[in-house]
Amino acid sequence: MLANHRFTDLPAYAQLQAHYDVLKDRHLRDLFAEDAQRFDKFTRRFEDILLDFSKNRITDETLTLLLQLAEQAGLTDAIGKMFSGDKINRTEDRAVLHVALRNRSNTPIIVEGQDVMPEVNQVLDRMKSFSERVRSGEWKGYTGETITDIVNIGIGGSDLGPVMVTEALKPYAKEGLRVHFVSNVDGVHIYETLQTVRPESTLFLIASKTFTTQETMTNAQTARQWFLEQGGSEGDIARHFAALSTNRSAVEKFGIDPDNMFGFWDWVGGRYSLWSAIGLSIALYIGFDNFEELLAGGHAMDLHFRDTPIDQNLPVMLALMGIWYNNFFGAQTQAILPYDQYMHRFAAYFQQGDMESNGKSVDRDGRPVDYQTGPIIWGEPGTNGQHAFYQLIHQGTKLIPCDFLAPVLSQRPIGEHHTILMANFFAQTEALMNGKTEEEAAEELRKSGKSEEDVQALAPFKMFSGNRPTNSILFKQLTPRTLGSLIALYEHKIFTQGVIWDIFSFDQWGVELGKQLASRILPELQDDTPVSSHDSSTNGLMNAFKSMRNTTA
Ligand SMILES: O=P(O)(O)OC[C@H]1O[C@](O)(CO)[C@@H](O)[C@@H]1O
Repeated sequence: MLANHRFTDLPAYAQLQAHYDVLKDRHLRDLFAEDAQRFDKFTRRFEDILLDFSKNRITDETLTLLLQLAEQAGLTDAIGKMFSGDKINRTEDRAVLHVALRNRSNTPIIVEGQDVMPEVNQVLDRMKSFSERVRSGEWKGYTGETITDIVNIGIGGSDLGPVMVTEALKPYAKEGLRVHFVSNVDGVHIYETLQTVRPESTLFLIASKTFTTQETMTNAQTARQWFLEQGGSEGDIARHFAALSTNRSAVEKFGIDPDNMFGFWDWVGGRYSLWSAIGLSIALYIGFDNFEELLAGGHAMDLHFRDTPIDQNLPVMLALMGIWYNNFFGAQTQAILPYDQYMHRFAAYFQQGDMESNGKSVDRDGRPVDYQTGPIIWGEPGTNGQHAFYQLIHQGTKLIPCDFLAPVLSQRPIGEHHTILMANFFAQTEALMNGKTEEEAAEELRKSGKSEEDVQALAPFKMFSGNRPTNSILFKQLTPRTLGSLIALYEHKIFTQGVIWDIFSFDQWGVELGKQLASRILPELQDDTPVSSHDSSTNGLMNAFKSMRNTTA
């Protein structure tokens, strides 16, 4: 059991509060001017990944206090407990062992007296042989055609991870093999996908940890029906449907051959499951060797996180920077801005990873917290974001800590594209840090020939306050290994923050209420009887919906 604490009672919390009062008015420009060693001091490296957190509003003292905060919250002990299979997901009475899924060292990890590694390896072996058979063309569809299209049907953690990784690792994909993802229960999603595939050459992966999720089951049934209507028979389903799940009986009930079921375990959280059988679409798309590289990258980061002193530890540094802004500067959000188009779903992936994990408002004793927990995560790839929302980051009233991520080498080195992209990457963090004073803005206007009256009128609009914090994460290239490490880096950042905030990061009760109400409302929508069992707004909306659906558009 982890010893619980009140975050705001930790001795370092009060010290940080006092320190914040002093530091909050200091400008990053001055902090850089005062300390020539800042970059060296505030960068950490792991393999091909460099984390520069020097453009944060911190000093040596800030870091010392934040590290003390982590220690006082029992971080080292908590890390040990996660890795050793303790049931740290207490409200669901489960261990949290995504690290076991990528444990390439194969050291035993014991849950309830049993080493989980043999089972993990067995599923990986089955994924390997299945993906190799499909990719080589040995696995045939019902007319003898090879598989050209994989359709993964899943939602949340059974979708976002595979989507993000298959997009990020597109350069490693097998030519001629396409992968599609259907998640939304909106029929539009499956309709549009089915328009682009043929039953004879399509393999459906029904990805659901529970195999009860309404959206996924509805889409899976529609896919099954489509397959049968398009010429496939019941007997052909085994060649075209596989299940990725922990729920064997539900899979069998759906009619999927148990030989085509790839299992995992309740100690794998949905949003941490891309490393499990849920990653089958990834293995099919980029090949099992590359999938193993992804696991190896995750594992390498796990060992770094577990074994490196916390002051040298990349996930811990990211977590502490986040806590500094979230809990002392009052920042509400955290932007993730990859300067790599292949990473265009990275922020969306960590929206679930972070917000479903740390979007909590009671501590581990069930008491309401009186401090901020998980931030709102958002972001888009650079440079698109620059032309959309960076205005607010630069000149708006809100403090938005940003993570900038970029590869040194592009996967597609075309002309000057990557150099131009990187010029923007470096320019943005420098601009956010330095800003531009009103005098500098005025001087520029004078040089451009403006009258003194115009200079005075325009300068306030053209100045930038700066002092806006960023992390820069520079990595050599977006390989499967590096991507695995980057994902694990953020996973462990989330874990670290959860420990410090004394919340449970691995349950997600907050998604249940909406699900409950939706199943109560569904039968009420199935006929035209007026509804009166809800509040006046919900009744009014449902009745308007019922009456409008009966009138022609
Ligand atoms: O894999 P399943 O069981 O279909 O669940 C899908 C998703 O639903 C949630 O339980 C809630 O959104 C997520 O945690 C999970 O990733």
